Amino acid sequence: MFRLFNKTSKMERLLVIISFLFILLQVGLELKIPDYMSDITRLLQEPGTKTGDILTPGFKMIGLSLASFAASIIVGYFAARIAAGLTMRIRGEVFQQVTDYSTSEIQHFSVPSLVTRTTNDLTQIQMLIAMGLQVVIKGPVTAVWAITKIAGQNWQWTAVTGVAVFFLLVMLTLIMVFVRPKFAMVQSITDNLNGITRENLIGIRVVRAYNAEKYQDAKFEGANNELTAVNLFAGRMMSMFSPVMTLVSSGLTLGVYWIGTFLIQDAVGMDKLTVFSNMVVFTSYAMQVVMGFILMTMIFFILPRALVSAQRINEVLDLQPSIQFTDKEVETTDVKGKIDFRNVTFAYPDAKNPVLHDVNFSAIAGQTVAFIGSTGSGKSTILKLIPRLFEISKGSLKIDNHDVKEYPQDELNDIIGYIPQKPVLFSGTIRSNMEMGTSKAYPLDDEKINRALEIAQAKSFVDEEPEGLDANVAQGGTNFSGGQKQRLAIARVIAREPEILIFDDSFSALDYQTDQKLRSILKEELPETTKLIVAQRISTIMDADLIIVLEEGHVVGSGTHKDLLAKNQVYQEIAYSQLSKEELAHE
Ligand SMILES: Nc1ncnc2c1ncn2[C@@H]1O[C@H](COP(=O)(O)OP(=O)(O)OP(=O)(O)O)[C@@H](O)[C@H]1O
Repeated sequence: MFRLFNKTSKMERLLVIISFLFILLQVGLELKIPDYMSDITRLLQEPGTKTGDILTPGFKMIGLSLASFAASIIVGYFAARIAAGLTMRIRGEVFQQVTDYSTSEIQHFSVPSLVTRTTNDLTQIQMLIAMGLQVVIKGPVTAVWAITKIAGQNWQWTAVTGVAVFFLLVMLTLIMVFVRPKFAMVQSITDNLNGITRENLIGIRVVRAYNAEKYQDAKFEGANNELTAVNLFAGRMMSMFSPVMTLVSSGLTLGVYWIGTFLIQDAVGMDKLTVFSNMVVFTSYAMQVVMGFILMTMIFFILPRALVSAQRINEVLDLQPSIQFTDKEVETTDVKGKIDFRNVTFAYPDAKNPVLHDVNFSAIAGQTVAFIGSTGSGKSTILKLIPRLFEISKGSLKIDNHDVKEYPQDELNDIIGYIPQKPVLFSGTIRSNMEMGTSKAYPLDDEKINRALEIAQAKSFVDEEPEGLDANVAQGGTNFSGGQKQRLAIARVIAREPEILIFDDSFSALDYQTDQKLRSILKEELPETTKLIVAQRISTIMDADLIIVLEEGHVVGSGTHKDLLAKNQVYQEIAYSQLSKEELAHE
């Protein structure tokens, strides 16, 4: 928590000090009020006191109350400013950190948990500062200051106040013991709830199509009930809190007055009035002591959750991306678009066994290298290693004769154009999607964008949009078909003019004709660009310069379609399962 508070700016620290002074002022003013009450009771005892004499201390009491009210408004204003400013900064840092994460760190936390940490957890911190600054400082200051005011007074009254304070301390301890662990659970339950909600929303069509609403409802209900139970528990504790506090403060007043009756009875003559006056003033101060403890108790309702949230935010800020990039520019060579895999072995983080074993292959500029194999054989994994989405475990991976680790991130991303299995479009327009990011081809003009769209076979449907390039793209590109999304994603990468294009099953949603057209135009228009293609359809890869056949992470064959069809059993099985001998021979 303190680590997060360290992120406050100089201005915010100054505001904390000013707030502290205003809180002192507020408490001082509030504790001055009983003095005037004492004056009034003294004046009432003196014979010949007129109403006008009481008005002066009366107005002073009103003035003090108003001044204290103004001071509390100022503290509230500053607290809100500090809370909003600090959390804005931390939110930015968390977002930045998550942006730098590699896939394995995102997998480590899970997406819903990262969303909760950036939103809900930060709200807890914001609440703690906004409400807590008043409560944390004001509670102890009021309690201690009020105790010094009544110290040395009648011991019987002090003893009753001591009993009330003891009772409050017991309450504080009980809250710490019982409520804190429950609050610690809330955030992880919220993660779970977010995860289920997210999954349900993403898969809503599947849920409906399979009549699986009840199944999903049951999953949601479990998490929902768990959260409700914790909230109910906290609510019940809170509902007990207020009556218990009233009971303590009323009991204290009653105790002081009850003892007072005996003291007044025992006093003689004018002393009776003095004891009565002291009793009224003592009660006011004793109430302030109780109020101080009530404020301190309130913080224990906010603090446990905020502590857990702070820890969860720190976890995100502390976890350094497992893949670090150098800042040093790599020495440029004449070699462009060359890829070398030498004995590359790879295991996913936290996995026991490698999914790739001793993979060897090379590709040079302009070549098309294709990967084929059964599902789970490691085709996509090979492609993910090239832009360093994951780090190889053993062996060497070179691009243009330099190890991939020698490249700064921007440079590597300029060289490689990677199109993932699931195309990702962002909300905005077609143009904003095309123009996002930077590369050596930037800034992009309409001519460059249109050329990229044309190569990707996307120009025709973009032209059909009334707004053309300015047509709206919904979040996730949901207003485009699967094939259209794939083509827009391909166009976006082509516009960057990378040396190496990586297509991870990017033609799967295209019809046979578009697939063929796209591949032949890629060959014609981008003859210098190295193309790596993972595809399920043999027809998509059969004209590649080199085909790598994978089985359970091992390369079990490589060569051209003709070579493999003649010699490689795995390739033959895949090929014959999709096309007839005549079709294969014809192609
Ligand atoms: N992010 C991941 N974390 C852990 N294991 C993974 C991850 N992604 C893939 N795997 C595992 O790695 C193996 C290879 O997966 P990969 O996606 O490379 O296969 P693929 O040949 O591309 O399959 P497909 O054709 O079905 O896309 C699989 O056994 C899979 O379970």
